[in-house]
Amino acid sequence: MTDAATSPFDDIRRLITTMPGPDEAAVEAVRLRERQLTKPAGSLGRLEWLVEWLAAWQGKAPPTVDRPLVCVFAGSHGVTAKGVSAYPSDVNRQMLENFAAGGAAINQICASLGLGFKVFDLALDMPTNDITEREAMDERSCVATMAFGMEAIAGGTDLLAIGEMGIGNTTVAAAIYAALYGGPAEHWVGRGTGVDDEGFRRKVAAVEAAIARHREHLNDPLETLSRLGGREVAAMAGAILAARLQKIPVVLDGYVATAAAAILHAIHPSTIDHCVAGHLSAEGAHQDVLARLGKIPLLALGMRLGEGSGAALAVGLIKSAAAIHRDMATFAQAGVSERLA
Ligand SMILES: Cc1cc2ncn([C@H]3O[C@H](COP(=O)(O)O)[C@@H](O)[C@H]3O)c2cc1C
Ligand SMILES: O=C(O)c1cccnc1
Repeated sequence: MTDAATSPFDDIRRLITTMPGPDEAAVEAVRLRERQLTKPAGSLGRLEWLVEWLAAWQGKAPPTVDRPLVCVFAGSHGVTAKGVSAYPSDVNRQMLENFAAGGAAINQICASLGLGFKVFDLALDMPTNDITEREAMDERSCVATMAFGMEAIAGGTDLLAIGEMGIGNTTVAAAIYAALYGGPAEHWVGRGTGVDDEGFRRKVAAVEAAIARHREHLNDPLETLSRLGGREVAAMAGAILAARLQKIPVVLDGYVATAAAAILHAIHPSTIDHCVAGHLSAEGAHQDVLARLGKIPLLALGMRLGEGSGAALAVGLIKSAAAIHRDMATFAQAGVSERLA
């Protein structure tokens, strides 16, 4: 047990109390311009809402998507010893090399949409402990990993997409959701990289064992994070918080990235108001999670890749929404007749 008065998580909790709210004046300025653009009012549907959201959290009008950045955090997981993935953990390191060589799906998405791309190795050669037996990491290393995630966006960006690489991490995400929301493990477990029925049963058993093992310590969301992991989830949570403080809106990727947001949401729902859900993962329980977070995904393409791929594709959409808003002509500029009444 950690003494609540001296918990390593205190700095994180303090930080959360200092987070800025939305910039209402920027939202008003966006609405004013929106009404003057050469299109029927409201005709761009959720794209119009997206521009308001960007302005609210960037604190400026018109908002920009000039330096979008995709950050992928990579971690390795002791729970893979329980046979929870269709692929070996070696894939983590190999995929980092593939990212560096430009051979992964996310490389091509970023190249085709003009997005910056950074990958962060979170001690890949040092897996977290098997969560069915021990805590994934201790609280100090959890906080240090969150701090690393905060630093990751120091280079600057105006729209951040977060994603991950970590064989076994759909099991970790399922365990986090089971801890936060309760209910049977089967509800939260999906096929991940494509496990067969036996693999699915091993995932369910691993989530059940992890919840049973840590049951006494799952009331506090940050303790849940350190108990269940993984490092990439902790780093993504840090990146989400740092983005808020630096007025950078965030696009969440799929089932695993959303677990980082769910931890923060459980501390206080407003913590993730600057985040949108990039897409709906094919991992079945993602829909339930997003509903609990009050997020409507921008895309639903049946994707279940990770690597920030769904978030990155959604950034393309948001980039278009910002360009439309900033660069369209007004009725007055184009000499187009306005609405009759
Ligand atoms: C080649 C390859 C590339 C990937 N890129 C992302 N993932 C995705 O799959 C993993 C999670 O699924 P599970 O829990 O079933 O292991 C994570 O690494 C995730 O990012 C990949 C997986 C593989 C095999
Ligand atoms: O939605 C995700 O994040 C996901 C799904 C399957 C495998 N890896 C990641």
